[in-house]
Amino acid sequence: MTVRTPPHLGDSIARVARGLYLRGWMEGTAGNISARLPGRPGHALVTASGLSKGELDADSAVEVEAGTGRPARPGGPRPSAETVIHAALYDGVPGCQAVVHAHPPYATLVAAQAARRGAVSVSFADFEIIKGLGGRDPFAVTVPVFRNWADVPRIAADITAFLRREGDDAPPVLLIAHHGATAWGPDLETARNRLECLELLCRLHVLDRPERTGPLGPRDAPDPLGRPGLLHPQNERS
Ligand SMILES: CSCCC(=O)C(=O)COP(=O)(O)O
Ligand SMILES: [Zn+2]
Repeated sequence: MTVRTPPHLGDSIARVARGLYLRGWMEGTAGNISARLPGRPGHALVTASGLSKGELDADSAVEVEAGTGRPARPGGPRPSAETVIHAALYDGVPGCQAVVHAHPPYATLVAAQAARRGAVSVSFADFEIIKGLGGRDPFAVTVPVFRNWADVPRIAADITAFLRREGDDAPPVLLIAHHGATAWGPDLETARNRLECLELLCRLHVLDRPERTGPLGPRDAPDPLGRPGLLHPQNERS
């Protein structure tokens, strides 16, 4: 029996991928997107591996078991090499319906810098865009940074352990050092928006850096009256 997947879901995935590709966040086949299949409990569509994410169409996604990432049917295109990360999120986050992974430049840079410092998370505070992540605290968020193991299932295992530890406190976004960022949510658009919010946060974080820690520039000079800075102390830790 031939099982037809709803064409609109493949279209939606292709549309979101094209938008992120055009922003330069899915260069050279980078990135992958998945969403649970309506009417097929426990199953999801995920982008096929190795394709240019700017040129996907409705048939460029592969049906997999959401909780394991195993292809639903033998043969056909290979699902994303990072499907197991999507599976960790479907399995570990109640209500997760869609996952978007890309290589946005600022998020990738901030994750790399954190890893070089030996940090396992980056904290952001005060920026209005934090509200866009939909987390518990609208003014502060700590985003985990995972090691970019060559063995992708090892990244997924680290994410699973983190989700078990943090439970409802886990934010709906994560960073992978020297690699990129992943966001998830109750639908594809929300996951995409959260990724955009994370990339803006990381961009602001990088732009803000000279004021926080750099040795150069007049704004780094101590206030002659000894007044404390305006920035949230959490920013100083990341
Ligand atoms: C050139 S990108 C390397 C693989 C990667 O990180 C990625 O996001 C895309 O992998 P996929 O198998 O989903 O095409
Ligand atoms: Zn990737």
